[in-house]
Amino acid sequence: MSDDEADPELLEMLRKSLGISSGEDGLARTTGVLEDAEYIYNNSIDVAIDMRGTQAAASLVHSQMLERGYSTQTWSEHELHPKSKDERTVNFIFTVDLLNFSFWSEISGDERFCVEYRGRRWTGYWSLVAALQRALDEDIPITTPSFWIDSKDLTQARLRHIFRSATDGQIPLLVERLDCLQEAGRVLEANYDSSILSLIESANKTAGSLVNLLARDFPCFRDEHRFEGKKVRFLKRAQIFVADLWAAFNGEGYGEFMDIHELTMFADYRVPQILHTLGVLIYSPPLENHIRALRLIEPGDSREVQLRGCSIWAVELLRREILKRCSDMGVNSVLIDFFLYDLAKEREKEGMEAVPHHRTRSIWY
Ligand SMILES: Nc1nc2c(c(CN[C@H]3C=C[C@H](O)[C@@H]3O)cn2[C@@H]2O[C@H](COP(=O)(O)O)[C@@H](O)[C@H]2O)c(=O)[nH]1
Repeated sequence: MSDDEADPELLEMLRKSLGISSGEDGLARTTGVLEDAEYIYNNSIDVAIDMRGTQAAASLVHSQMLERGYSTQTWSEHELHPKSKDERTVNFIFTVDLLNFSFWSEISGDERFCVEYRGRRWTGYWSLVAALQRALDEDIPITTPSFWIDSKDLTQARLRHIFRSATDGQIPLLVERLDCLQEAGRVLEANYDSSILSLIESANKTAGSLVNLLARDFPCFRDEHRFEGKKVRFLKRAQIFVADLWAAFNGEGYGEFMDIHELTMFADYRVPQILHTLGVLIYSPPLENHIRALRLIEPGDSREVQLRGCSIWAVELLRREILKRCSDMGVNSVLIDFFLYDLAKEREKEGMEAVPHHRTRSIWY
């Protein structure tokens, strides 16, 4: 038995002693992501957290979120996000977060991949949302799981059409995106009557259980890696799926989760960049030179794991600093993360990127 497969009885005893109860389906209610992030932070040499920078950033983030009235409502206020509080929005969010990865481009400027929709050109995450909305407008059922597994319907050529660019650029990892859709469609058909609602209902309104269930049943959500010989979990797209549901439904109906505070920051490539810009994250000189030279970092490289793990831990420290300033328990890592992503995009739009984001090509984020 490898060291990863601890004795189930020992695990259950540990869970009970730590107050981590499992659901009746044996699913733990906590994900272990935050603990893994702290472990990575305590063993990182290329990435560190500046405590003074974190305190200064906490003041800025807290005042800005208050000033903007940042809340779950903000999610639906984004022009391209769906507004209906029904199954269509659930299916839309699941499809987005199946494919919510790796939009960055080696091609800079106007020639990069972008989607033309509603008279505008959308890049990055918004290119994904725009492409899906455009497909639905064209009566392509791209958010319907049964459509994903019928190879006559969803071919590579059809998906390339759905993600057609207004430039010669192409969406990165198109084949991997098709694989994610087909795999998820098969798992949903086999275990959940092809229904994403059934998937959500089996987590009994527990965010931690839903994240664990996605990681257990869907390999393309299983964002787990090795660091210093230890398995570590980030589960970024599984977590942001639950977070997007919670925000889109304002914590009610399909978005009702009793433990949304269980979710951590979503370890992507945009939020680490703004955390560095705000003086929260510090990179070693070799790593900073590597990132500024726009050089690739391979998936699973220790520096990539440090960037992702330290970002999760940094947002946890930010959250604790903010709570010292206000007892408003409404401020959780999800809203702080969403705010940081939106702030990063504002800075990018204003041409104020102090440091590039790191460049790792993978399906995990
Ligand atoms: N940690 C975190 N990562 C996020 C988001 C979002 C969008 N969330 C929307 C929903 C609510 C918020 O208010 C946002 O409006 C995308 N990403 C990730 O960033 C990368 C895309 O970057 P770029 O190519 O520049 O668009 C890619 O890895 C993608 O997975 C977030 O919120 N948090």
